[in-house]
Amino acid sequence: MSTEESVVQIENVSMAFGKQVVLKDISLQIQKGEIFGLLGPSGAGKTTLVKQLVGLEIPSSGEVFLFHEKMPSLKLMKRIGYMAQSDALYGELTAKENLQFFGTLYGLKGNRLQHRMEEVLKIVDLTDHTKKTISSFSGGMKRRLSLAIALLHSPEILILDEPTVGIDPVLRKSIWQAFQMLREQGTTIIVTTHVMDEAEKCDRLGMLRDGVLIAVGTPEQLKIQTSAKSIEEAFLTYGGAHL
Ligand SMILES: Nc1ncnc2c1ncn2[C@@H]1O[C@H](COP(=O)(O)OP(=O)(O)OP(=O)(O)O)[C@@H](O)[C@H]1O
Repeated sequence: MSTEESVVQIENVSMAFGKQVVLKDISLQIQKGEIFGLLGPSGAGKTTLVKQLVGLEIPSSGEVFLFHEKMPSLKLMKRIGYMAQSDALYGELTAKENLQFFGTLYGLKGNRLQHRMEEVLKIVDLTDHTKKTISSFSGGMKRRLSLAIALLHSPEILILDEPTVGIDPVLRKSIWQAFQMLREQGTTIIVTTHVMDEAEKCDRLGMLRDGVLIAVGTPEQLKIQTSAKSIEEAFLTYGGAHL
């Protein structure tokens, strides 16, 4: 694969918390406009890896580059949309006020902010709930609003840590359709997941187990290489634990 189109480069990244090594010598390139899934059981290191992509954690060794710039880089923040595993929303504000607040942080204002708010609310199906305070939202609604905030400033790279946890299958399907549409527009999407049907929808997958990247490829390649019928079976064949 050409490195010209590569927008994420992870080079020999290792990470330890005290004596616990949670990422072991990970190297990976992610191309512009692909949906890249990070798949692995709980504790495999997915969140730690995506936090390094955003610049929230710094590797113990190795380097991470986004758009060929070493992370962490404040100036890249406007080009990145990040949705953390736990929602970072203001509970006493309404959904609309949360969007306005985060939109302003990203430099959006006036008609552009209004237009983007309407677009992202439609994607996550929250248009009718903008006046409610977050403290009255369900877990799934909070996830959806967090996703809307990550999308608000039309970032070139979207980094999503388990974006569809707590979201029902119908809405999950429509959110994945939105991801496909964004990808067609050139957005690169990196998503962590445990969900098999989501893994199948990714252009490529990286399988993580105990901090080791045990396999990388398209869902089809990973299944063919292991003669597996499913991604889960392929994961087990590569030496993964149960997802
Ligand atoms: N700040 C931290 N301090 C100490 N240990 C940490 C810290 N963050 C993560 N870990 C440890 O690193 C390991 C990997 O955690 P991580 O959250 O990256 O896994 P994950 O694959 O995202 O899991 P899950 O799917 O449950 O979110 C775990 O053993 C976790 O306890």
